[in-house]
Amino acid sequence: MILRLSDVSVRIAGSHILHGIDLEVAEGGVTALLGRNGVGKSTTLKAILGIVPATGTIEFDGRDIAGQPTHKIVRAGIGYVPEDRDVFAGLTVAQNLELAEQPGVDPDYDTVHDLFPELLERRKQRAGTLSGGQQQMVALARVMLNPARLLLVDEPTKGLAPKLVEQVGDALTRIAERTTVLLVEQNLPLVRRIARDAIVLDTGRVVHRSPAADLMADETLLDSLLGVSAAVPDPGKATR
Ligand SMILES: Nc1ncnc2c1ncn2[C@@H]1O[C@H](COP(=O)(O)OP(=O)(O)OP(=O)(O)O)[C@@H](O)[C@H]1O
Repeated sequence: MILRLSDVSVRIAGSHILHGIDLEVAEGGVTALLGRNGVGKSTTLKAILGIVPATGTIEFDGRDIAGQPTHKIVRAGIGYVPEDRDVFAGLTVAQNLELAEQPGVDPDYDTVHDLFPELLERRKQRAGTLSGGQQQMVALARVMLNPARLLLVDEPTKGLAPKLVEQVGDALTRIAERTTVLLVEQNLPLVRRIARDAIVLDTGRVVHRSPAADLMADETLLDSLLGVSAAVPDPGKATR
């Protein structure tokens, strides 16, 4: 296990948002963190990063990181792509990447250009003129510049057209060949395609864990956990 949360709770401004989360993320591949709106998915990622104060145990690579400052957690090898892809619109792609370079760390442009060849071609283009999908690639590329063993990625396909969702999904698949990914995602066909494991939250608690394919194939479970009325078709299987 690369990540293990035990009894993690978060209270913000008197609201109890996470109620003792227990979850594990196995090394490699994509683990999807699912749940209806407002159940605490983003807060779980922020608790792991130390952005919100949490109680309980958060083990990364066997070491308890709970209570450590965010910069130390990032240095320990956890990358974060927050929900709003806040690229610097007036700066070029290359400048956006340069800003992500960390002092004393050799930036891994080989990996970034291997994963995102289009960004190399567009390095002189202003980020604000890129499509939403391309901006998401910049956000992912920034985090891949620095060595990380675990990436926390929050709703990277939100608001993107289907073709761009597919491109971001392909990028995440390639990233997950090198780095473990914990992905908050609402797009279930994408989860079906790229995730190995699924964890479902409901009102600040883990209510389900299984291989992603098992959850996606179970219409009743999907309906009860996520309010989705139809099982997500497996694109790899021929339709009858
Ligand atoms: N800083 C905060 N102060 C007060 N309440 C907060 C704060 N951040 C989140 N919440 C509340 O905590 C709950 C969980 O929020 P969170 O963003 O983690 O949910 P989510 O599952 O990621 O939802 P979404 O899919 O809508 O992003 C929500 O009810 C939200 O309003």
